[in-house]
Amino acid sequence: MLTASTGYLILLFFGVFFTSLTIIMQRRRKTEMTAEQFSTAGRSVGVGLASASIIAAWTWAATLMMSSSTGFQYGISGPYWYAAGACIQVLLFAIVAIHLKRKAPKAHTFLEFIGKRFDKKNHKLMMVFALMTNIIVTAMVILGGAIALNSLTGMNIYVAAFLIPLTFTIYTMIGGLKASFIADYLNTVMIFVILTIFATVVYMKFGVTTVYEGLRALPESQQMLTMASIPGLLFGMINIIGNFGTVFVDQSYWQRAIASKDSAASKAYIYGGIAWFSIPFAIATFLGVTAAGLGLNIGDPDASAPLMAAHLLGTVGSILFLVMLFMAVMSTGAAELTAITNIIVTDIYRKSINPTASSKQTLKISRIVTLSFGLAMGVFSILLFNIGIGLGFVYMAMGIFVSGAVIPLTLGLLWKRATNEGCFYGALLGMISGVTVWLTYAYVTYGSISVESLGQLHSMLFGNITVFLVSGLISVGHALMSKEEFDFEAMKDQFKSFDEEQEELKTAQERKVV
Ligand SMILES: NC(N)=O
Repeated sequence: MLTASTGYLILLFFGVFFTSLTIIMQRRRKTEMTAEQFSTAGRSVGVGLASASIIAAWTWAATLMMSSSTGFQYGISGPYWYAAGACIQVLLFAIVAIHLKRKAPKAHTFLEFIGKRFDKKNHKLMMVFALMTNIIVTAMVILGGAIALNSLTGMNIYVAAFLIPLTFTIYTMIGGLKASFIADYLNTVMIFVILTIFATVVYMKFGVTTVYEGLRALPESQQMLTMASIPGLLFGMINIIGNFGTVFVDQSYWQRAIASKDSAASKAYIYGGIAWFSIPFAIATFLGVTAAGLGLNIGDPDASAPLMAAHLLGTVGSILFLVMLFMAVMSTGAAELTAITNIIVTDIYRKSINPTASSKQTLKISRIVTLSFGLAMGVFSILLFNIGIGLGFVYMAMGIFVSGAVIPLTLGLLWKRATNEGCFYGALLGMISGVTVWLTYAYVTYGSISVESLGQLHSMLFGNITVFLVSGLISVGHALMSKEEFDFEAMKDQFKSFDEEQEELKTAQERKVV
Protein backbone atom coordinates (compact mmCIF):
# COMPACT_ATOMS: atom_id res chain seq x y z
CA MET A 1 0.00 0.00 0.00
CA LEU A 2 1.16 3.54 -0.74
CA THR A 3 1.68 6.03 2.07
CA ALA A 4 -0.57 9.05 2.68
CA SER A 5 2.29 11.33 1.60
CA THR A 6 2.12 9.83 -1.93
CA GLY A 7 -1.53 10.88 -2.01
CA TYR A 8 -0.65 14.41 -0.89
CA LEU A 9 2.16 14.56 -3.45
CA ILE A 10 -0.17 13.55 -6.32
CA LEU A 11 -2.72 16.18 -5.28
CA LEU A 12 -0.04 18.84 -4.92
CA PHE A 13 1.67 17.99 -8.20
CA PHE A 14 -1.46 18.10 -10.36
CA GLY A 15 -2.94 21.09 -8.54
CA VAL A 16 0.26 23.11 -9.02
CA PHE A 17 0.81 21.88 -12.59
CA PHE A 18 -2.63 22.83 -13.90
CA THR A 19 -2.73 26.10 -11.98
CA SER A 20 0.70 27.09 -13.36
CA LEU A 21 -0.35 26.11 -16.89
CA THR A 22 -3.46 28.28 -16.58
CA ILE A 23 -1.47 31.24 -15.26
CA ILE A 24 1.03 30.93 -18.14
CA MET A 25 -1.83 30.78 -20.66
CA GLN A 26 -3.46 33.83 -19.07
CA ARG A 27 -0.20 35.80 -19.33
CA ARG A 28 0.16 34.88 -23.00
CA ARG A 29 -3.35 36.09 -23.84
CA LYS A 30 -3.31 39.12 -26.07
CA THR A 31 -6.68 40.39 -24.89
CA GLU A 32 -8.04 40.92 -21.40
CA MET A 33 -10.31 38.18 -19.99
CA THR A 34 -13.97 39.23 -20.11
CA ALA A 35 -17.01 37.67 -18.46
CA GLU A 36 -18.16 36.47 -21.90
CA GLN A 37 -14.80 34.74 -22.47
CA PHE A 38 -14.84 33.20 -18.99
CA SER A 39 -18.29 31.78 -19.61
CA THR A 40 -18.18 30.72 -23.28
CA ALA A 41 -14.47 30.33 -24.22
CA GLY A 42 -15.20 32.71 -27.11
CA ARG A 43 -17.66 30.25 -28.79
CA SER A 44 -14.83 29.23 -31.10
CA VAL A 45 -13.62 25.86 -29.79
CA GLY A 46 -12.80 23.35 -32.53
CA VAL A 47 -13.97 19.77 -32.83
CA GLY A 48 -10.80 18.16 -31.38
CA LEU A 49 -10.69 20.18 -28.17
CA ALA A 50 -14.48 19.99 -27.75
CA SER A 51 -14.51 16.17 -28.19
CA ALA A 52 -11.65 15.71 -25.70
CA SER A 53 -13.40 17.97 -23.27
CA ILE A 54 -16.67 16.00 -23.57
CA ILE A 55 -14.78 12.74 -22.98
CA ALA A 56 -13.02 14.19 -19.93
CA ALA A 57 -16.14 15.75 -18.43
CA TRP A 58 -18.05 12.48 -18.91
CA THR A 59 -15.28 10.38 -17.36
CA TRP A 60 -16.23 10.38 -13.70
CA ALA A 61 -14.67 8.52 -10.79
CA ALA A 62 -17.67 6.19 -11.30
CA THR A 63 -16.67 5.59 -14.94
CA LEU A 64 -13.58 3.84 -13.61
CA MET A 65 -14.79 2.48 -10.26
CA MET A 66 -18.53 1.84 -10.60
CA SER A 67 -18.06 0.32 -14.08
CA SER A 68 -15.45 -2.07 -12.66
CA SER A 69 -17.86 -2.86 -9.85
CA THR A 70 -20.46 -3.97 -12.44
CA GLY A 71 -17.81 -6.13 -14.15
CA PHE A 72 -16.85 -7.66 -10.81
CA GLN A 73 -20.46 -8.35 -9.79
CA TYR A 74 -22.31 -9.10 -13.04
CA GLY A 75 -19.51 -10.45 -15.23
CA ILE A 76 -18.94 -9.67 -18.91
CA SER A 77 -22.32 -7.96 -19.41
CA GLY A 78 -21.54 -5.33 -16.73
CA PRO A 79 -18.90 -3.37 -18.70
CA TYR A 80 -21.11 -3.44 -21.80
CA TRP A 81 -24.19 -2.17 -19.98
CA TYR A 82 -22.19 0.51 -18.23
CA ALA A 83 -20.46 1.78 -21.36
CA ALA A 84 -23.34 1.43 -23.83
CA GLY A 85 -25.90 2.62 -21.30
CA ALA A 86 -24.00 5.86 -20.70
CA CYS A 87 -22.76 6.72 -24.20
CA ILE A 88 -26.04 6.84 -26.14
CA GLN A 89 -27.00 10.02 -24.27
CA VAL A 90 -23.83 11.78 -25.40
CA LEU A 91 -24.42 10.67 -29.01
CA LEU A 92 -28.05 11.85 -28.91
CA PHE A 93 -26.97 15.13 -27.37
CA ALA A 94 -25.49 15.98 -30.80
CA ILE A 95 -29.09 16.62 -31.92
CA VAL A 96 -30.04 18.97 -29.11
CA ALA A 97 -26.66 20.72 -29.31
CA ILE A 98 -27.30 21.75 -32.88
CA HIS A 99 -30.86 22.86 -32.07
CA LEU A 100 -29.63 25.10 -29.25
CA LYS A 101 -27.01 26.65 -31.54
CA ARG A 102 -29.71 27.36 -34.15
CA LYS A 103 -32.49 28.57 -31.87
CA ALA A 104 -30.46 30.45 -29.24
CA PRO A 105 -27.08 31.21 -30.82
CA LYS A 106 -25.99 33.68 -28.14
CA ALA A 107 -27.34 31.90 -25.06
CA HIS A 108 -24.99 31.21 -22.13
CA THR A 109 -27.00 28.46 -20.45
CA PHE A 110 -29.84 26.14 -21.43
CA LEU A 111 -31.85 27.77 -18.65
CA GLU A 112 -31.63 31.10 -20.43
CA PHE A 113 -33.35 29.35 -23.34
CA ILE A 114 -35.95 27.81 -21.02
CA GLY A 115 -36.60 31.26 -19.49
CA LYS A 116 -37.57 32.64 -22.91
CA ARG A 117 -39.30 29.50 -24.19
CA PHE A 118 -41.43 28.97 -21.05
CA ASP A 119 -42.48 31.02 -18.02
CA LYS A 120 -40.76 31.95 -14.74
CA LYS A 121 -41.91 28.93 -12.76
CA ASN A 122 -40.53 26.60 -15.43
CA HIS A 123 -37.23 28.49 -15.42
CA LYS A 124 -37.00 28.15 -11.64
CA LEU A 125 -37.92 24.48 -11.61
CA MET A 126 -35.41 23.62 -14.34
CA MET A 127 -32.78 25.60 -12.43
CA VAL A 128 -33.41 23.43 -9.36
CA PHE A 129 -33.01 20.30 -11.51
CA ALA A 130 -29.85 21.68 -13.13
CA LEU A 131 -28.18 22.67 -9.85
CA MET A 132 -29.18 19.38 -8.25
CA THR A 133 -27.50 17.56 -11.17
CA ASN A 134 -24.30 19.58 -10.81
CA ILE A 135 -24.19 19.10 -7.05
CA ILE A 136 -24.85 15.34 -7.21
CA VAL A 137 -22.24 14.79 -9.93
CA THR A 138 -19.59 16.94 -8.23
CA ALA A 139 -20.14 15.31 -4.85
CA MET A 140 -20.02 11.89 -6.51
CA VAL A 141 -16.67 12.50 -8.22
CA ILE A 142 -15.13 13.96 -5.07
CA LEU A 143 -16.46 11.05 -3.03
CA GLY A 144 -15.04 8.55 -5.55
CA GLY A 145 -11.66 10.30 -5.52
CA ALA A 146 -11.57 10.44 -1.71
CA ILE A 147 -12.53 6.75 -1.35
CA ALA A 148 -9.78 5.71 -3.78
CA LEU A 149 -7.15 7.93 -2.12
CA ASN A 150 -8.16 6.56 1.26
CA SER A 151 -8.11 2.91 0.18
CA LEU A 152 -4.82 3.12 -1.74
CA THR A 153 -2.80 5.54 0.39
CA GLY A 154 -4.55 5.59 3.75
CA MET A 155 -5.04 9.36 3.42
CA ASN A 156 -7.74 10.65 5.76
CA ILE A 157 -10.97 10.62 3.75
CA TYR A 158 -12.16 13.99 5.12
CA VAL A 159 -8.88 15.70 4.27
CA ALA A 160 -8.96 14.14 0.80
CA ALA A 161 -12.52 15.40 0.21
CA PHE A 162 -11.41 18.96 1.05
CA LEU A 163 -8.17 18.90 -0.92
CA ILE A 164 -9.49 17.32 -4.13
CA PRO A 165 -11.84 20.21 -5.04
CA LEU A 166 -9.09 22.74 -4.27
CA THR A 167 -6.94 21.34 -7.07
CA PHE A 168 -9.46 22.06 -9.83
CA THR A 169 -11.19 25.05 -8.22
CA ILE A 170 -8.12 27.29 -8.38
CA TYR A 171 -7.34 26.86 -12.07
CA THR A 172 -11.02 27.04 -13.02
CA MET A 173 -11.37 30.26 -11.02
CA ILE A 174 -8.44 31.81 -12.87
CA GLY A 175 -9.04 30.64 -16.42
CA GLY A 176 -12.75 29.83 -16.69
CA LEU A 177 -14.10 27.47 -19.33
CA LYS A 178 -11.09 27.62 -21.66
CA ALA A 179 -8.69 26.61 -18.87
CA SER A 180 -10.87 23.65 -18.06
CA PHE A 181 -10.83 22.65 -21.78
CA ILE A 182 -7.02 22.63 -21.90
CA ALA A 183 -6.82 20.56 -18.71
CA ASP A 184 -9.47 18.22 -20.17
CA TYR A 185 -7.37 17.63 -23.26
CA LEU A 186 -4.30 16.62 -21.25
CA ASN A 187 -6.40 14.54 -18.87
CA THR A 188 -8.04 12.62 -21.72
CA VAL A 189 -4.66 11.75 -23.23
CA MET A 190 -3.37 10.54 -19.85
CA ILE A 191 -6.50 8.45 -19.21
CA PHE A 192 -6.13 6.64 -22.55
CA VAL A 193 -2.40 6.05 -22.02
CA ILE A 194 -2.91 4.52 -18.56
CA LEU A 195 -5.89 2.50 -19.77
CA THR A 196 -3.75 1.01 -22.54
CA ILE A 197 -1.03 0.10 -20.02
CA PHE A 198 -3.51 -1.74 -17.78
CA ALA A 199 -5.13 -3.59 -20.69
CA THR A 200 -1.77 -4.68 -22.12
CA VAL A 201 -0.40 -5.88 -18.77
CA VAL A 202 -3.56 -7.87 -17.94
CA TYR A 203 -3.43 -9.51 -21.35
CA MET A 204 0.29 -10.33 -21.15
CA LYS A 205 0.31 -11.41 -17.50
CA PHE A 206 -2.88 -13.47 -17.23
CA GLY A 207 -4.28 -13.97 -20.72
CA VAL A 208 -7.90 -14.68 -21.60
CA THR A 209 -7.96 -18.38 -20.65
CA THR A 210 -7.01 -17.89 -16.99
CA VAL A 211 -9.73 -15.28 -16.51
CA TYR A 212 -12.31 -17.37 -18.41
CA GLU A 213 -11.58 -20.51 -16.38
CA GLY A 214 -11.70 -18.46 -13.17
CA LEU A 215 -15.12 -17.05 -14.06
CA ARG A 216 -16.38 -20.53 -14.99
CA ALA A 217 -15.36 -21.84 -11.60
CA LEU A 218 -17.38 -19.21 -9.71
CA PRO A 219 -20.71 -20.35 -8.16
CA GLU A 220 -22.46 -17.58 -10.14
CA SER A 221 -20.63 -18.54 -13.39
CA GLN A 222 -23.90 -18.66 -15.39
CA GLN A 223 -24.35 -14.96 -14.88
CA MET A 224 -20.69 -14.00 -15.21
CA LEU A 225 -20.14 -15.39 -18.69
CA THR A 226 -23.27 -14.33 -20.52
CA MET A 227 -24.65 -11.13 -21.95
CA ALA A 228 -28.08 -12.36 -20.81
CA SER A 229 -27.36 -11.62 -17.14
CA ILE A 230 -30.53 -10.37 -15.44
CA PRO A 231 -28.80 -8.15 -12.83
CA GLY A 232 -26.62 -6.77 -15.66
CA LEU A 233 -29.75 -5.94 -17.67
CA LEU A 234 -31.51 -4.29 -14.70
CA PHE A 235 -28.42 -2.22 -14.02
CA GLY A 236 -28.29 -1.33 -17.74
CA MET A 237 -31.83 0.09 -17.63
CA ILE A 238 -31.14 2.14 -14.50
CA ASN A 239 -27.92 3.34 -16.09
CA ILE A 240 -29.62 4.52 -19.29
CA ILE A 241 -32.28 6.55 -17.45
CA GLY A 242 -29.92 8.09 -14.90
CA ASN A 243 -27.41 9.14 -17.50
CA PHE A 244 -30.03 10.85 -19.62
CA GLY A 245 -30.48 13.13 -16.63
CA THR A 246 -26.81 13.73 -16.03
CA VAL A 247 -26.19 14.67 -19.67
CA PHE A 248 -29.36 16.49 -20.73
CA VAL A 249 -29.94 18.35 -17.44
CA ASP A 250 -26.27 19.12 -16.85
CA GLN A 251 -25.21 22.59 -17.99
CA SER A 252 -21.67 21.22 -18.56
CA TYR A 253 -22.78 19.55 -21.81
CA TRP A 254 -24.81 22.53 -23.02
CA GLN A 255 -21.77 24.62 -22.13
CA ARG A 256 -19.61 22.60 -24.49
CA ALA A 257 -22.12 23.06 -27.30
CA ILE A 258 -22.24 26.80 -26.59
CA ALA A 259 -18.43 27.07 -26.56
CA SER A 260 -17.96 25.12 -29.81
CA LYS A 261 -17.88 26.56 -33.29
CA ASP A 262 -21.16 25.95 -35.13
CA SER A 263 -19.47 23.42 -37.40
CA ALA A 264 -17.94 21.50 -34.45
CA ALA A 265 -20.85 21.22 -32.01
CA SER A 266 -22.64 18.07 -33.12
CA LYS A 267 -19.53 16.28 -34.43
CA ALA A 268 -17.84 16.73 -31.04
CA TYR A 269 -20.63 14.79 -29.26
CA ILE A 270 -20.51 11.96 -31.80
CA TYR A 271 -16.71 11.60 -31.68
CA GLY A 272 -16.67 12.15 -27.91
CA GLY A 273 -19.44 9.62 -27.24
CA ILE A 274 -17.85 6.90 -29.39
CA ALA A 275 -14.37 7.42 -27.91
CA TRP A 276 -15.73 7.54 -24.36
CA PHE A 277 -17.33 4.07 -24.74
CA SER A 278 -13.89 2.47 -24.69
CA ILE A 279 -12.96 3.92 -21.29
CA PRO A 280 -15.47 2.20 -18.97
CA PHE A 281 -15.74 -0.82 -21.27
CA ALA A 282 -11.99 -1.51 -21.19
CA ILE A 283 -11.37 -0.56 -17.56
CA ALA A 284 -14.32 -2.57 -16.27
CA THR A 285 -13.35 -5.60 -18.35
CA PHE A 286 -9.62 -5.53 -17.66
CA LEU A 287 -9.87 -4.60 -13.99
CA GLY A 288 -13.39 -5.53 -12.76
CA VAL A 289 -14.11 -8.77 -14.67
CA THR A 290 -10.48 -9.89 -14.35
CA ALA A 291 -10.55 -9.32 -10.58
CA ALA A 292 -13.60 -11.65 -10.37
CA GLY A 293 -11.97 -14.23 -12.67
CA LEU A 294 -8.78 -14.26 -10.61
CA GLY A 295 -10.83 -14.68 -7.44
CA LEU A 296 -9.43 -11.59 -5.71
CA ASN A 297 -10.69 -11.18 -2.17
CA ILE A 298 -12.51 -7.84 -2.47
CA GLY A 299 -15.00 -6.74 0.18
CA ASP A 300 -16.45 -3.65 -1.50
CA PRO A 301 -17.04 -4.15 -5.27
CA ASP A 302 -16.68 -0.36 -5.78
CA ALA A 303 -13.00 -0.80 -4.82
CA SER A 304 -12.36 -3.62 -7.30
CA ALA A 305 -10.57 -1.37 -9.85
CA PRO A 306 -7.95 0.16 -7.52
CA LEU A 307 -7.37 -3.18 -5.79
CA MET A 308 -6.93 -4.99 -9.11
CA ALA A 309 -4.56 -2.24 -10.32
CA ALA A 310 -2.47 -2.78 -7.18
CA HIS A 311 -2.60 -6.57 -7.65
CA LEU A 312 -1.46 -6.14 -11.26
CA LEU A 313 1.46 -3.79 -10.90
CA GLY A 314 1.98 -3.27 -7.18
CA THR A 315 2.91 0.28 -6.17
CA VAL A 316 3.20 1.39 -9.81
CA GLY A 317 -0.32 0.08 -10.50
CA SER A 318 -1.73 1.98 -7.52
CA ILE A 319 -0.02 5.20 -8.60
CA LEU A 320 -1.16 4.79 -12.22
CA PHE A 321 -4.73 4.18 -11.09
CA LEU A 322 -4.67 7.18 -8.77
CA VAL A 323 -3.31 9.41 -11.53
CA MET A 324 -5.99 8.22 -13.97
CA LEU A 325 -8.70 8.67 -11.37
CA PHE A 326 -7.41 12.06 -10.44
CA MET A 327 -7.44 13.16 -14.10
CA ALA A 328 -11.08 12.08 -14.29
CA VAL A 329 -12.02 13.80 -11.03
CA MET A 330 -10.32 17.08 -11.96
CA SER A 331 -11.93 17.36 -15.38
CA THR A 332 -15.43 16.53 -14.23
CA GLY A 333 -15.05 18.73 -11.16
CA ALA A 334 -13.92 21.69 -13.25
CA ALA A 335 -16.70 21.11 -15.81
CA GLU A 336 -19.33 21.02 -13.07
CA LEU A 337 -17.94 24.12 -11.36
CA THR A 338 -18.04 26.15 -14.58
CA ALA A 339 -21.58 24.89 -15.14
CA ILE A 340 -22.75 25.94 -11.66
CA THR A 341 -21.00 29.29 -12.04
CA ASN A 342 -22.66 29.98 -15.38
CA ILE A 343 -26.08 29.16 -14.04
CA ILE A 344 -25.69 31.33 -10.94
CA VAL A 345 -24.19 34.23 -12.88
CA THR A 346 -26.47 34.16 -15.95
CA ASP A 347 -29.74 32.96 -14.51
CA ILE A 348 -29.65 34.51 -11.06
CA TYR A 349 -27.12 37.33 -10.82
CA ARG A 350 -27.51 38.96 -14.25
CA LYS A 351 -31.18 38.03 -14.64
CA SER A 352 -32.53 39.06 -11.25
CA ILE A 353 -29.90 40.75 -9.08
CA ASN A 354 -27.81 43.02 -11.26
CA PRO A 355 -28.87 43.02 -14.94
CA THR A 356 -26.62 45.98 -15.70
CA ALA A 357 -23.47 44.46 -14.18
CA SER A 358 -20.30 45.35 -16.06
CA SER A 359 -18.02 42.67 -17.49
CA LYS A 360 -15.61 43.25 -14.60
CA GLN A 361 -18.32 42.86 -11.96
CA THR A 362 -19.67 39.74 -13.67
CA LEU A 363 -16.19 38.24 -13.87
CA LYS A 364 -15.60 38.94 -10.18
CA ILE A 365 -18.89 37.31 -9.19
CA SER A 366 -18.10 34.33 -11.44
CA ARG A 367 -14.81 33.77 -9.63
CA ILE A 368 -16.39 34.12 -6.19
CA VAL A 369 -19.11 31.60 -7.11
CA THR A 370 -16.52 29.14 -8.50
CA LEU A 371 -14.44 29.32 -5.31
CA SER A 372 -17.42 29.07 -2.95
CA PHE A 373 -18.96 26.07 -4.70
CA GLY A 374 -15.58 24.36 -5.03
CA LEU A 375 -15.14 24.49 -1.27
CA ALA A 376 -18.76 23.64 -0.47
CA MET A 377 -18.68 20.50 -2.62
CA GLY A 378 -16.10 18.89 -0.36
CA VAL A 379 -18.48 19.34 2.58
CA PHE A 380 -21.41 17.84 0.67
CA SER A 381 -19.47 14.73 -0.37
CA ILE A 382 -18.46 14.20 3.26
CA LEU A 383 -22.12 14.47 4.30
CA LEU A 384 -23.02 11.70 1.82
CA PHE A 385 -20.19 9.57 3.14
CA ASN A 386 -21.24 10.13 6.76
CA ILE A 387 -24.80 8.95 6.19
CA GLY A 388 -23.42 5.76 4.67
CA ILE A 389 -24.21 6.56 1.04
CA GLY A 390 -21.62 5.18 -1.35
CA LEU A 391 -20.76 5.75 -4.96
CA GLY A 392 -22.96 2.95 -6.33
CA PHE A 393 -26.02 4.18 -4.43
CA VAL A 394 -25.72 7.79 -5.64
CA TYR A 395 -25.03 6.59 -9.19
CA MET A 396 -28.18 4.49 -9.39
CA ALA A 397 -30.38 6.99 -7.53
CA MET A 398 -29.36 10.08 -9.51
CA GLY A 399 -31.88 9.41 -12.30
CA ILE A 400 -34.78 9.43 -9.83
CA PHE A 401 -33.86 12.97 -8.79
CA VAL A 402 -32.83 14.56 -12.07
CA SER A 403 -34.17 12.63 -15.08
CA GLY A 404 -37.71 13.99 -14.71
CA ALA A 405 -36.56 17.11 -16.54
CA VAL A 406 -35.09 15.27 -19.56
CA ILE A 407 -38.20 14.76 -21.72
CA PRO A 408 -39.84 18.15 -20.91
CA LEU A 409 -36.61 20.00 -21.56
CA THR A 410 -35.87 18.21 -24.82
CA LEU A 411 -39.42 18.69 -26.06
CA GLY A 412 -39.18 22.38 -25.22
CA LEU A 413 -36.17 22.67 -27.49
CA LEU A 414 -37.24 20.42 -30.36
CA TRP A 415 -41.04 20.61 -30.55
CA LYS A 416 -43.06 23.74 -31.15
CA ARG A 417 -46.15 22.11 -29.64
CA ALA A 418 -44.54 21.43 -26.24
CA THR A 419 -46.50 23.40 -23.63
CA ASN A 420 -45.42 25.38 -20.59
CA GLU A 421 -47.78 23.58 -18.19
CA GLY A 422 -47.12 20.13 -19.65
CA CYS A 423 -43.37 20.52 -19.27
CA PHE A 424 -43.57 22.01 -15.76
CA TYR A 425 -45.91 19.39 -14.32
CA GLY A 426 -44.25 16.61 -16.32
CA ALA A 427 -40.87 17.35 -14.74
CA LEU A 428 -42.19 17.98 -11.23
CA LEU A 429 -44.66 15.08 -11.00
CA GLY A 430 -42.19 12.78 -12.75
CA MET A 431 -39.70 13.31 -9.95
CA ILE A 432 -42.29 13.16 -7.14
CA SER A 433 -43.85 9.94 -8.41
CA GLY A 434 -40.40 8.38 -9.00
CA VAL A 435 -39.35 9.08 -5.41
CA THR A 436 -42.71 7.78 -4.13
CA VAL A 437 -42.48 4.51 -6.09
CA TRP A 438 -38.84 4.06 -5.02
CA LEU A 439 -39.65 4.48 -1.31
CA THR A 440 -42.86 2.44 -1.48
CA TYR A 441 -41.26 -0.45 -3.35
CA ALA A 442 -38.35 -0.59 -0.88
CA TYR A 443 -40.73 -0.54 2.10
CA VAL A 444 -43.24 -3.07 0.76
CA THR A 445 -40.66 -5.51 -0.59
CA TYR A 446 -37.89 -5.33 1.99
CA GLY A 447 -39.87 -4.28 5.08
CA SER A 448 -38.12 -0.96 5.80
CA ILE A 449 -36.84 2.20 4.20
CA SER A 450 -33.08 2.10 4.56
CA VAL A 451 -29.98 2.72 2.49
CA GLU A 452 -29.89 -1.04 1.94
CA SER A 453 -33.49 -1.52 0.78
CA LEU A 454 -33.44 1.63 -1.33
CA GLY A 455 -30.14 0.54 -2.89
CA GLN A 456 -31.55 -2.77 -4.22
CA LEU A 457 -31.60 -3.06 -8.04
CA HIS A 458 -35.39 -3.49 -8.21
CA SER A 459 -36.16 -0.46 -5.99
CA MET A 460 -33.84 1.68 -8.08
CA LEU A 461 -35.22 0.35 -11.35
CA PHE A 462 -38.89 1.02 -10.57
CA GLY A 463 -38.09 4.50 -9.25
CA ASN A 464 -36.11 5.39 -12.38
CA ILE A 465 -38.64 3.97 -14.85
CA THR A 466 -41.53 5.79 -13.15
CA VAL A 467 -39.73 9.13 -13.50
CA PHE A 468 -39.34 8.70 -17.24
CA LEU A 469 -42.84 7.34 -17.87
CA VAL A 470 -44.70 9.97 -15.83
CA SER A 471 -42.71 12.95 -17.10
CA GLY A 472 -43.03 11.74 -20.70
CA LEU A 473 -46.76 11.00 -20.48
CA ILE A 474 -47.63 14.36 -18.93
CA SER A 475 -45.46 16.52 -21.17
CA VAL A 476 -46.38 14.75 -24.43
CA GLY A 477 -50.03 14.23 -23.42
CA HIS A 478 -50.61 17.88 -22.53
CA ALA A 479 -48.96 19.04 -25.76
CA LEU A 480 -51.16 16.77 -27.86
CA MET A 481 -54.32 17.97 -26.09
CA SER A 482 -53.53 21.65 -26.49
CA LYS A 483 -53.36 23.68 -29.67
CA GLU A 484 -50.37 25.86 -28.69
CA GLU A 485 -47.55 26.40 -31.16
CA PHE A 486 -44.36 28.21 -30.28
CA ASP A 487 -42.55 30.48 -32.73
CA PHE A 488 -38.84 29.66 -32.38
CA GLU A 489 -37.83 32.17 -35.08
CA ALA A 490 -39.22 35.13 -33.11
CA MET A 491 -37.14 34.21 -30.08
CA LYS A 492 -33.77 33.89 -31.80
CA ASP A 493 -32.79 37.56 -31.57
CA GLN A 494 -33.62 37.83 -27.87
CA PHE A 495 -30.28 36.29 -26.84
CA LYS A 496 -27.34 38.64 -26.43
CA SER A 497 -23.71 38.06 -25.47
CA PHE A 498 -22.56 39.82 -22.26
CA ASP A 499 -20.40 42.09 -24.44
CA GLU A 500 -23.41 43.08 -26.59
CA GLU A 501 -25.50 43.79 -23.50
CA GLN A 502 -22.66 45.98 -22.25
CA GLU A 503 -22.48 47.87 -25.55
CA GLU A 504 -26.24 48.44 -25.58
CA LEU A 505 -26.12 49.72 -22.02
CA LYS A 506 -23.29 52.11 -22.88
CA THR A 507 -25.13 53.43 -25.95
CA ALA A 508 -28.29 53.96 -23.91
CA GLN A 509 -26.34 55.87 -21.23
CA GLU A 510 -24.61 58.04 -23.86
CA ARG A 511 -27.97 58.88 -25.43
CA LYS A 512 -29.29 59.89 -22.01
CA VAL A 513 -26.34 62.26 -21.46
CA VAL A 514 -26.79 63.87 -24.89
N1 LIG B 1 -20.29 9.35 -16.88
C1 LIG B 1 -20.60 8.15 -16.43
N2 LIG B 1 -21.87 7.83 -16.33
O1 LIG B 1 -19.72 7.37 -16.12
